[in-house]
Amino acid sequence: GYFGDFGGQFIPELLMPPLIELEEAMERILPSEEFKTRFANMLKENVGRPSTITYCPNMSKELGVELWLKREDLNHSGAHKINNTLGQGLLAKMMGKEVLLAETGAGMHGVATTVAAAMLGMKAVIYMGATDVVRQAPNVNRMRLMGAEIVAVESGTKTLKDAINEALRRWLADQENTHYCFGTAAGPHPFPKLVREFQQIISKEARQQFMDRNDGDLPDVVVACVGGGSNAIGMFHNFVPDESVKIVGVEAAGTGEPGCHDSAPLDHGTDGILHGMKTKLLQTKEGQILPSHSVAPGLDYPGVGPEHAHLQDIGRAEYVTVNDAQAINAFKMLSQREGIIPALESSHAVAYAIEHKEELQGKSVLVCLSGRGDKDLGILDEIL
Ligand SMILES: Cc1ncc(COP(=O)(O)O)c(/C=N/[C@H](C(=O)O)[C@@H](O)C(C)C)c1O
Repeated sequence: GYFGDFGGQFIPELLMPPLIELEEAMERILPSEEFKTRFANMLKENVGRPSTITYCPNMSKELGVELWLKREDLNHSGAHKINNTLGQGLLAKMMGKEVLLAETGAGMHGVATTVAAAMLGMKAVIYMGATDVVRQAPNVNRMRLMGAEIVAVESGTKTLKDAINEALRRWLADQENTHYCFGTAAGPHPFPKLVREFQQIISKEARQQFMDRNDGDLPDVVVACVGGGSNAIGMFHNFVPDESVKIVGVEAAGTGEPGCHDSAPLDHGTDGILHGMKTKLLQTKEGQILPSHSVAPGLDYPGVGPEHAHLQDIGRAEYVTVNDAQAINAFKMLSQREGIIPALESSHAVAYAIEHKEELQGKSVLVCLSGRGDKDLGILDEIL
């Protein structure tokens, strides 16, 4: 369960039984014809896959960069999260579970878990920091409408980190008929591997689609924003063997002021343990987790999936930061130039092509548009 020096299962002994059961079920169920057929059909019929790639003629002309987007925002429920929740939901159903438990910050993972539960005739229980319940009210309303039980978490900083801790406790209490549908490519083994398994469809499709549209050429650069790391690892995985393709992950620098709280553990974090994994973390030298910040709730996380720490360690992927203002600028530019409203999280990846345009002149840049921005329209009065 390691990616180089990172990963593992650093959790209380008590939590091992459900993880062992999950790993056994992965090995038994995922290769089965029944799972593969049902999953492929649901991705096609219920999610609307394959998601297309879109060339951006106006942004490309203005930047001098050939900008392409992988449209995970067009999936049913509005983000890449559904790839993972449908995969884990079907796996859990075939394990005989009845309840899907999830944590959420931006709410997109909570919505995607609720959608999967509804489609599969299961119950959804969503843990959400009390701060995020307010910040992402549209998603809370969607979850309630689709029948989810929402648990507002009042402990700690009342954001994602605390929701994960409370959800893990609940899983421990109800492990018999409950599956913890982890929302990102982090957490204890086997979650980083399981989430990558379901998200790598992003690059499996995008690689072929790009080559079909570019006389067999690969993109020069592939970019994705990094919160816990699931859309990014999905976007990177099938390009890792292609040495000509530069791989870039974009973390959130928050306000960008010196000493401010951000969400960039790969940029300046240190090795540590959080949520059952050894990875890069924003923490004090005593190991206290620092509060994170980003205008994008989905990137507001002080840790990162272990495979990203490994890809950085071996130099296969480069990780840069984009601050709130740069992300909001990209949010506005893509909306105005191409009529596509991106999620604030995905705006960080688009901002990379804008902020690094000098070094990208004439290059093809394929950006994972992880979600749509309907949930973020509340910030309009700040930016328009
Ligand atoms: C549209 C969109 N894009 C990117 C992200 C970052 O999550 P990763 O792809 O797992 O790094 C997110 C993360 N959203 C989670 C959520 O909706 O609950 C997030 O807040 C946590 C699960 C990490 C997102 O909603």
